[in-house]
Amino acid sequence: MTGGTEVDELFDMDGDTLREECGVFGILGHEDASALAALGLHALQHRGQEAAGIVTFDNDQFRAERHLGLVGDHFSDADTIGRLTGRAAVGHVRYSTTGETILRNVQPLFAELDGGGIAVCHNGNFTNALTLRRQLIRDGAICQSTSDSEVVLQLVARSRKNKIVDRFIEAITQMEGAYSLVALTSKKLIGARDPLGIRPLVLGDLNGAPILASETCALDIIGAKFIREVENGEVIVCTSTGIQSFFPFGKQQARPCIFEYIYFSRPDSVLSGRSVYDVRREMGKQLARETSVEADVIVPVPDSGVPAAIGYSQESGIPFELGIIRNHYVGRTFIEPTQQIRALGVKMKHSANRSQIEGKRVVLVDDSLVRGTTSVKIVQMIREAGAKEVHFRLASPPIRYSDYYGIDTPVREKLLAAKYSLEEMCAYIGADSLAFLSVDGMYKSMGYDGRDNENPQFTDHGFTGDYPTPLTDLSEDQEFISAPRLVEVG
Ligand SMILES: O=P(O)(O)OC[C@H]1O[C@H](OP(=O)(O)OP(=O)(O)O)[C@H](O)[C@@H]1O
Ligand SMILES: NC(=O)CC[C@H](N)C(=O)O
Ligand SMILES: [Mg+2]
Repeated sequence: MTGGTEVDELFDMDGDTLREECGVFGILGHEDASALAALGLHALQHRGQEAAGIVTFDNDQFRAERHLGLVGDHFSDADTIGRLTGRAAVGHVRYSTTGETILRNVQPLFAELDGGGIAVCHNGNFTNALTLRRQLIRDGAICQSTSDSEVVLQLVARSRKNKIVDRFIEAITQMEGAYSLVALTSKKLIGARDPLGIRPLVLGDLNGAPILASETCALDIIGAKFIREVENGEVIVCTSTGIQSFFPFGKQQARPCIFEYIYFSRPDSVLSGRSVYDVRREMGKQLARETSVEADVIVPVPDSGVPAAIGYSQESGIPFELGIIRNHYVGRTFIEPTQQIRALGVKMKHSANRSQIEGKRVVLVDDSLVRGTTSVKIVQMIREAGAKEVHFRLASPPIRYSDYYGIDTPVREKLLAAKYSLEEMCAYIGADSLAFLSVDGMYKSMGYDGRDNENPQFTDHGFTGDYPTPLTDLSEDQEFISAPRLVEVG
């Protein structure tokens, strides 16, 4: 199933976008809860650069700080951390997939329920949120945000069940798509992963305090112990007396998102027992086996292309050199909200290291090619630095299909591989040759013989168009979401 412009835009209320993911973090029963949440979010910053927020509970009140911008800009000073009192905290770094980059969409989202408040953090994207939101609004719900994540809160609020966990479960069983959720009530820290486990979520422990986080790197930064992954379809409930698990969807085979390995997750994180770094390096080795070329130097496109370039160099025997220097004050460009900012970002981010390039046949290795913003600029830059030949190699297959699960890939026609053939793409980016890792090669790098087409081990919809959940909102008309909405101007 694929989406054209109109349906794609249903998920993209800002217009053009291709951004990343969000990061979630939660901790219960630690005196430094807010400081630890801030550190955890800092480690998860690569998953979302638009906004950050923390909500704590101090046995009396919930306390919230939510800001547009980076974690370091808003959660580094003792005053802020001091205001976020309490032994329980949840936090979020956002990269928007549904709903604009405005303060009222910044998470954790919060609702006052009859039994007390609940704060919710969401990584992923619901594929029926617009459909449900329309029904809710017609039933009288007053939505405070334009984010898909708010629908969960609205459904929890409407549930007639008595216990908060039952209300939460009733809410998520109505949702489709991808979600790793972390929620905080006055007594509980709740985590949930969608039935296929599309987005990651891990459980850790710091001196008896349970922690939920998107990636293991958020545990490492605070010296917490990794306990296990939250399973696909699992609802995990942490209280002061222990941890309980529920499987409201029954058990089924997981299909985590393969793009977490390729780009999203930090290389020092471990996902389903695999080091992200090792997988990326293996992908680079496999890429070298599949797409070898005579050259003098292998140059990575920093940051995410580095491990694959190391693998390519190790397998091909061609020396690895840092022929591109990365400016550390520019973040990830793929996840910036507009094309203009992305293009400027790429320009500011990378500079050619002429001494390693001049007169050489260069192989550039990057992890993925999406719109081509990075590759066009990099190829030109490497040529201007005097390269004799420029060969571009991608450690993942061509991305031909949009993502609706928390990676904000653009409408299909902005995906280079959706509109151009390999030769056309090569001409567009101005390289002497261009080649991608094969789909089976990607699975080989993960330790399989290839893709199991009957029962795919991962969701790889961006490469194959095989979407593992219903995409209900694609059948909605646009009238509803194009109705006038509040724009905050100050
Ligand atoms: O074809 P494009 O539209 O340019 O998108 C692909 C590029 O975007 C990502 O880099 P990004 O700068 O986001 O992050 P990184 O520093 O982790 O590589 C990715 O690693 C590619 O380099
Ligand atoms: N990237 C994400 O995981 C986004 C979470 C949520 N869909 C939002 O737009 O805020
Ligand atoms: Mg990159």
